[in-house]
Amino acid sequence: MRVGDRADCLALDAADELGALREEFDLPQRPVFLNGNSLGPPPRATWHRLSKVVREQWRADMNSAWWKHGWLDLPRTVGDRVGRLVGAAPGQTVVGESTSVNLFKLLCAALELNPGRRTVLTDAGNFPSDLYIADGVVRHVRPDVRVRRVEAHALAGALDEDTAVVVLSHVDYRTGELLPMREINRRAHAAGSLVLWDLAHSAGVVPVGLDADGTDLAVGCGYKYLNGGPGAPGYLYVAARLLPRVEQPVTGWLGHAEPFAFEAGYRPADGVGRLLTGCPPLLSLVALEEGVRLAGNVDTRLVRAKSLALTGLFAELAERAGAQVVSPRAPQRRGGHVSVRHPDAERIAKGLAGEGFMAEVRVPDLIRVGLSPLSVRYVDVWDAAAALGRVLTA
Ligand SMILES: Cc1ncc(COP(=O)(O)O)c(C=O)c1O
Ligand SMILES: Nc1c(O)cccc1C(=O)C[C@H](N)C(=O)O
Repeated sequence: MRVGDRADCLALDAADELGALREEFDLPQRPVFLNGNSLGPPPRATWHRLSKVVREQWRADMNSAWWKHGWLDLPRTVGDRVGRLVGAAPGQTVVGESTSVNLFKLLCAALELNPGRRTVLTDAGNFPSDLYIADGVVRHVRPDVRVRRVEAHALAGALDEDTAVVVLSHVDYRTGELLPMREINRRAHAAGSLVLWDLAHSAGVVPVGLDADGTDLAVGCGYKYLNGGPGAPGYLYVAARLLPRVEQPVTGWLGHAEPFAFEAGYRPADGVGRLLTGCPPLLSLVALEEGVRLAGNVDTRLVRAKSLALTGLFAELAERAGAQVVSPRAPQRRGGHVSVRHPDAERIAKGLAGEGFMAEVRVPDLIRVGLSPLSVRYVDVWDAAAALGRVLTA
């Protein structure tokens, strides 16, 4: 449907098969939050679940709640729930640390899985924490290894016989560009390299098929499109074919084969549990389970279709309003957010906030607009683009 006016957006909202999901979130009428790709909104179920866990489990059973209420299993059971969202069969995904720490673990693991190769290849424009983690692994763990940062378009040509692992974000945190996972996996494997994906901006909004695409390793955030709440633990994925050989450097007791045997020596747990370390942030893990439960109840094809409709509409309306859209217009190359470039991005974002639309600035000159399909309406997009037009001409 071509959108000609605000009434058309209201009609799209009225016909939106996902429209009712907005009520699953505790959202204010204003401001409209267009930064769900930093922190997703709170599902109403989360408050009730947390209240129940605190009162009926923690207060009632204290430490025995780890066993009595299955807390010890949650890193794996919530991991498998996340796995269903990213095309991972059970037993390959666990939840536990931040994305950055999970990236550290899996990058060290990847280097050990691909011995004799000494290069970590990554996008120079990758999320900075991913670049810092890679540099930290070299500086503190593997001084024999080097990190090679290349521009995204030069990555394929940079693959060589010394590439141990390629580290990439599936969706670019600045532009929203979506990379072809299956093709990149294929090319890297042909060169003898592993690939470690960062799904922070794709899981929950873009179709992800880790098993089907032949993915080796992946990490991702729980607090963006999975709506796990601030500080929600991240998740990591290790392909089943790699699990028997995978080892990670943060060998804590909950990754031990028998954590409560309190043995003097470490013995890794069988399977993906060996990627765990210590006690998970239990209350955040419970909150994440509610966010992932909600996301798991929605047809991912409908989520992707609405996401493309919202981002495509905003890009079109923003351009009509005179903005320079930097995100890919081709649907197959676009994730869940749209960025516009402006030399005075801070002023523009402040102006939008003053009109009740919370976007984000990513230096030096991007205003980033995250359009979460479960909570953002078409009319919000129309109103946000209209506000952008007013701010641009103010
Ligand atoms: C692409 C990407 N990777 C990693 C991170 C860092 O995640 P965490 O703060 O959980 O380490 C973020 C956002 O915070 C991100 O956008
Ligand atoms: N994790 C964040 C936080 O704790 C505070 C502010 C922003 C964030 C983010 O997630 C930033 C986000 N990863 C980005 O793509 O810029």
